[in-house]
Amino acid sequence: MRAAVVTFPGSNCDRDLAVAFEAAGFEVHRVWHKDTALPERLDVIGLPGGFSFGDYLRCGAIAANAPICREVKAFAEKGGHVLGICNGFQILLETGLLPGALMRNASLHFVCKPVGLRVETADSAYTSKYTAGAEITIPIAHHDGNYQADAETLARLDGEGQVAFRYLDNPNGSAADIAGVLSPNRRVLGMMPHPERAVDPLHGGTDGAALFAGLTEALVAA
Ligand SMILES: NC(=O)CC[C@H](N)C(=O)O
Repeated sequence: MRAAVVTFPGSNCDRDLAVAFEAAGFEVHRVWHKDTALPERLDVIGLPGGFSFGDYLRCGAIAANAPICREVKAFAEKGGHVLGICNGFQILLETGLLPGALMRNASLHFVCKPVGLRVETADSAYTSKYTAGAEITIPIAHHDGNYQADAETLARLDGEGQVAFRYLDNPNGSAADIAGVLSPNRRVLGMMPHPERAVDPLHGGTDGAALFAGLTEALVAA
């Protein structure tokens, strides 16, 4: 299994994401934002958390226009798996691969703490090792995690089972408590919480490990 992890200027979770992929059995290839080609035969691309380009303009807006993102978009449009975490989720929204926007937290404060999530669907490579309805704890760390979309989009996400995770106790004002969303083909996942920060007992919790394990299992079976 081959994973790429993209680094932008200001990424700070790229190594953590690479370590989580490796722990789940992936061979990880690090990719720089200026690269114009992806490694061959990739199974998944990870867009990590952080503060790409200092969060200028809007979080993720400059990164989404980096040369490598043309390739990430093409990979996703051909049916590839792409996982965007926190700033990576913000970048996915800015590329248009996922719908909606992430606005400033309702509190206007940076929020950094473990939060409770409900797994809303087990129907994706990322969530297949969880049971729908399971409650898990994963850390968040962001100032722009307030997910918003128009009513029609929210109804569609709900109706199509594209909401992957919901907050149990909404920390940022997100519409419908949404913490993570899937693309229509269920292969692109964007989420604000950081599963890569919950894969080792030393992290204080391991509830994120099943996400990476599920992905490995699904990709091996594919
Ligand atoms: N941890 C992160 O990826 C932070 C995301 C983003 N820059 C924010 O603060 O909202």
